[in-house]
Amino acid sequence: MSATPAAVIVAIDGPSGTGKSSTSRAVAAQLGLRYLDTGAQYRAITWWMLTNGIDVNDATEVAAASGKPSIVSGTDPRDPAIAADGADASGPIRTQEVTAAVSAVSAVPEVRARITGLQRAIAAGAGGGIVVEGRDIGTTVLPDADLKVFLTASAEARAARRSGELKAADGSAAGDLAATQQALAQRDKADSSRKASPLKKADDAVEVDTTELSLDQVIECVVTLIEKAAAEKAGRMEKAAQ
Ligand SMILES: Nc1ncnc2c1ncn2[C@@H]1O[C@H](COP(=O)(O)OP(=O)(O)O)[C@@H](O)[C@H]1O
Ligand SMILES: Nc1ccn([C@H]2C[C@H](O)[C@@H](COP(=O)(O)OP(=O)(O)O)O2)c(=O)n1
Repeated sequence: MSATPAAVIVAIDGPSGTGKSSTSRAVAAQLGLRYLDTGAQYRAITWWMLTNGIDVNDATEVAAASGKPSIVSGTDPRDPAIAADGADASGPIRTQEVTAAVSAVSAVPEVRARITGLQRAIAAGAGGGIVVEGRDIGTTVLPDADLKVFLTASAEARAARRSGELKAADGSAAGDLAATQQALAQRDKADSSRKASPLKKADDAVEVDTTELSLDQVIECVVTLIEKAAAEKAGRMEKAAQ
């Protein structure tokens, strides 16, 4: 295990299935950083709305309810927890029902403002550094992050990864490759075309195409980028202190 020489704020963005969660958790654990899965927060508020009778396709209703549930995220990369109104949401947020509704809920500006506030508070409170992964971290949530990474992969590779995961989870038709690829394309389109803080690479993000890379290779690449960013930050801080 190596240690980062300075506390760093790392933003990792990209579409579904590019490896954000697996990579972010692994590099945070390896480097002793905290970890925040912002997709889990949007999924948790979506789950709360679905279970509390909110019509998730009615933006006015969603906006009016956006401040109601407490959303609490753990930041341990080895055991990332998520709760909505005190209830453990880590299982239910991964259902197809939540996946199908989350883009509509997360497009509502009031929801984004609420969740963005939580994300900034968590990042500000993570004294030793944090890896935050999502869709708009480098562009909107933490535009001053010490390192921004944008992960990409071909539509086929992403669908194969997701479909393998779904098949492993329940062996159901949800693991069907063509259906998964279509669902991903729909969610990409919704997440990239929404008005409020769309999925977009920040101009100063390092793009890593993971299509032909193993997960271990992606982890190694991101660890190297973080160590470089941390060393540069330590150098800047040393200079400023002189
Ligand atoms: N480079 C890679 N090669 C092969 N499989 C990968 C790679 N990166 C991630 N995976 C697998 O793909 C699936 C989706 O990864 P995940 O980290 O959840 O992506 P994201 O958070 O971007 O949606 C997981 O099962 C993960 O183990
Ligand atoms: N920073 C973020 C993170 C996620 N979202 C929304 C859009 C995404 O489709 C959903 C779910 O994100 P999540 O990262 O859990 O999705 P995947 O696991 O990659 O499929 O949440 C967002 O709008 N902004």
